[in-house]
Amino acid sequence: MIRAEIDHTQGAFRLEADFHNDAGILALFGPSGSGKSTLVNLIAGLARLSAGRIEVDGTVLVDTARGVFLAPPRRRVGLVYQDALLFPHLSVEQNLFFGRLFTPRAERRIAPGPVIETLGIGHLLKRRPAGLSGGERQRVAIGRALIASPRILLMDEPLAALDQDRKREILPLIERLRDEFAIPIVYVSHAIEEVARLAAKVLILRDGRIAASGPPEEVFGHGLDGDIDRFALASVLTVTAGDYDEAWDLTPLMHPAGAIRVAGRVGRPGETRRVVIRATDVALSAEPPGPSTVRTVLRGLIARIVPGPGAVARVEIELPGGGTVTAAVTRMGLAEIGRTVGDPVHLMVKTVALDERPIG
Ligand SMILES: Nc1ncnc2c1ncn2[C@@H]1O[C@H](COP(=O)(O)OP(=O)(O)OP(=O)(O)O)[C@@H](O)[C@H]1O
Repeated sequence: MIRAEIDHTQGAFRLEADFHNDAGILALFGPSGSGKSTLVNLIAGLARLSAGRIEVDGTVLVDTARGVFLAPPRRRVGLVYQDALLFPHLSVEQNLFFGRLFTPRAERRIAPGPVIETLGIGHLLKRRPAGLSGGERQRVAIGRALIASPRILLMDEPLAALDQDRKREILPLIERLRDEFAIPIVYVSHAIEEVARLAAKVLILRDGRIAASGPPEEVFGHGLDGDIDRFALASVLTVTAGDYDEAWDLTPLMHPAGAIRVAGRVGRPGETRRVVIRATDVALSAEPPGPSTVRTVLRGLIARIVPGPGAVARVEIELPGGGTVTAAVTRMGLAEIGRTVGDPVHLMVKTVALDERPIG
């Protein structure tokens, strides 16, 4: 679906990235200045690639060796930014159909009706952007991009300006667009929860290079060398939703290492989900904990310890049945439990810590 070989220089910054993604959403993740927006601009044709090649669904957008450079309108790339950037003088309906005017008739394969319905914006068609809420504006911006039937949809932090409730509302819509319209999507985000929920594949960019690539379960929380930084400080696990416990308002998410209890009703029983566990929300214990308020206790083996800098150590724990969880604990605490690489350990995760985050 997308295939790229990029060696790009702009000023003092160099972006070197070779990647491909065949199905599902490709997420670009990484610290500020790592090159995410530059990559989006190169795909859109808003920046001119210095050397390399980008191909989407069999169409070569740019190939410097062959002198190919499709102008941005001919790329038919849908762009959605943090700010909806709707035309204020046009109605929602006129905004929605704007991009479509530039799409050749034969290429208009996405019908507007189902997009409008999926995004729940049918009742807004006659309104002006100024009268819409942030979430509504963003849904219209996504609709406008899609109705133009792009070859690929580039979403650069599309939820960053929205509050938590709006994010929860729009995330499932993006999932539905991905599934129902089968359109390649490149999704830039700083939020691990969004990436865990949406992405088939993640590229973690650092200083213009791909530091890691793979499914969220593989790239987050482990395998990244260097100092502890917040980008490596969360883990993603694949779990199966259990039966909602109405009495306690908890749902167990089943993993071979144990049940992860989250507040509220999550998923349908048997459904595969992803859950994000922050390293700072994990405590370790040598023995199974006695009676305690902690509702999630998992078993695993210590695979790696990265001590410091300073008081904190990063401990990577491999779980039976697959998956790795990283814990950020004090070096003093780790000395106290007397466990090292290869030893079994118990992980305790507070349900309230998990509760505050969207579950993938
Ligand atoms: N037009 C330009 N000319 C020269 N350097 C640029 C230009 N645009 C961006 N840069 C530099 O390229 C690097 C990557 O920037 P980019 O915007 O791609 O990062 P990013 O990962 O998207 O960051 P953020 O998360 O803050 O949006 C930065 O060092 C930036 O200063």
